[in-house]
Formats: sequence, C-alpha cells, structure tokens
Amino acid sequence: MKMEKLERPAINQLLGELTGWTLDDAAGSISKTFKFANFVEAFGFMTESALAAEKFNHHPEWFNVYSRVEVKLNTHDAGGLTELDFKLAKAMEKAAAREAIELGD
Ligand SMILES: C[C@H](O)[C@H](O)[C@H]1CNC2=NC(N)=NC(=O)C2=N1
Repeated sequence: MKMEKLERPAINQLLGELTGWTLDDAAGSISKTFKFANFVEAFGFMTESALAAEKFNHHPEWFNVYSRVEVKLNTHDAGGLTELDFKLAKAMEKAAAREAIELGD
C-alpha cells in the first residue's frame, strides 16, 4: 500500500467513490458521522472497524456517544491523506452497512 500523500485530484476521485464523507482540506483529513439505532449497533460497527484498522495498521480518530460515531481519518505519518485512509473508509462503510440500521449522517 502506497503511503504517499495524495494530491487534490486523486483525493477528489477517491472521495467520489464514498458516500457522506467530508474533506477538511486544511486539516488534510476526511470525516463522517455515522448514526445507528442504538449503542450496540454503534459498537458493533466500531468493533468491525477496529479489526480492519489493525489489519491495515491504519487507525481512526473517532468519538462515540451512544448511537453516534464521529470518524476522522488521516495519515499522520504522511501529514495528510493517503490511499490507506480511503481503504479504511471503505471498510468502515461496509461495517456500517452490516449493522441492522444505519440512520445516515
Ligand atoms: C508505527 C505505526 O505503524 C504507525 O504509527 C501507523 C499506525 N497507525 C496509523 N494510523 C493512521 N491513521 N495514520 C498513521 O500514520 C498510522 N501510522
């Protein structure tokens, strides 16, 4: 997996393959707030995402209250976004889809 910091055209292309993620250009990160039906579903999502994160050796910055999980992804080693962030974002999308109900942003 490449660890080069991505430039804006590549970021826009990869962002287009995701749903509901926001680019913070200044911070060099992407964010999404996942909302579930309850804490168990939110935590199921976090558990599955954590396993993906370990597999990729790429870890999210996130904040959970009850059924809401706010996620921010960037590559601190590269000082911005890399393909790893988008790989993890896709894995998190899959993990969210596997929970019974994802209420959206
Ligand atoms: C030493 C260790 O492999 C690195 O610090 C990894 C771990 N997980 C990571 N996670 C994220 N999000 N960014 C990184 O740069 C990163 N680096």
